[in-house]
Amino acid sequence: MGTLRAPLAPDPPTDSAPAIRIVGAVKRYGDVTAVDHLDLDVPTGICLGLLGPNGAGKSTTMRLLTAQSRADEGEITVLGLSLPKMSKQARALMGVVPQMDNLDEELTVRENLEVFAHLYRVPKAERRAAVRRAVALAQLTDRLDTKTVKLSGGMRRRLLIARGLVHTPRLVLLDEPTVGLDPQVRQELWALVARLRDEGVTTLMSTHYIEEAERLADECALMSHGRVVARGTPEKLIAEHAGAEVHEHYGPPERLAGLEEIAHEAGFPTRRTGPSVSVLQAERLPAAVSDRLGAPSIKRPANLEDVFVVLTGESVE
Ligand SMILES: Nc1ncnc2c1ncn2[C@@H]1O[C@H](COP(=O)(O)OP(=O)(O)OP(=O)(O)O)[C@@H](O)[C@H]1O
Repeated sequence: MGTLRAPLAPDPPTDSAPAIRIVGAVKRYGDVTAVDHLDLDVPTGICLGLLGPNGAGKSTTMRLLTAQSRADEGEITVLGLSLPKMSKQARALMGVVPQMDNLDEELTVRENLEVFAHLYRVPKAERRAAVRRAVALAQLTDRLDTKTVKLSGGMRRRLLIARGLVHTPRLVLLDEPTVGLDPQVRQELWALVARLRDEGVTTLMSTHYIEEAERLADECALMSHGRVVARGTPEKLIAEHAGAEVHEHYGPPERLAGLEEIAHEAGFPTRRTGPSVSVLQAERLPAAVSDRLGAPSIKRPANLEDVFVVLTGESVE
């Protein structure tokens, strides 16, 4: 397996300096405020999951960090470099993996990586090794001379990630890395992102897949309407907002409305999904309330989706 730490990589920032610092960022598109006074710190060396439904402002946040977009207000610092003034220097130190596949189809895997190694100014003498390292990390070594057009969807996505890593960046931005991929390919990519984290690369990963965030992220920032509404390890967020256990009750709408009323009166948050009502923090239900609710159809552990719904009234996926 390749290592991401190149001999000539610049010194990492001191532990106290976050890899990303966003303070009060605002980005408007006409009447739409895509990012609304956003504050976000990403400490060095962690994988932070930016979790939210479509339209929450995740991609806009990514574009602000790559200086493809300019904030209307606020301050953004990446690896100690202030944007947009130092965006060129910052971009040279970060790896960006876009949501859209924009690989050059006519080029081989090796050529795609070489072009980017050149663009990222990897010294000529080191380019070969850089390509080998990135391709090994993405487990595409045996495809080095395959044309991109011949690769499967999962391989293309791995190549896209390898391309973002070819200059051994200290910070990687992954925008919805597995969107639209089938579950098996998603698993492969999760393994790749986990390897990145093991290498100590700081990763900011946007996603609207709960499982992706729960599996990969050391910490999650839950984003809604352009802001972070909660932040912490998945375990902490779940324990604080959704409790340990969820009781799901199925039934006709009138019965579900009655159950919601009982739960709310007793101070328990609920979540409605189609034909069911989920009562959160159910491990704390007093016997009297439990009796009134009746036996649940399903008891399950709480998850980040429950947290999101409780905090925003929206669903992530
Ligand atoms: N270039 C643009 N012009 C106009 N509106 C935009 C533009 N980019 C984003 N928006 C709007 O800003 C809001 C946030 O969009 P953004 O793409 O950042 O959300 P997201 O969380 O990344 O969702 P998705 O996963 O769908 O990309 C949305 O209402 C979107 O329609």
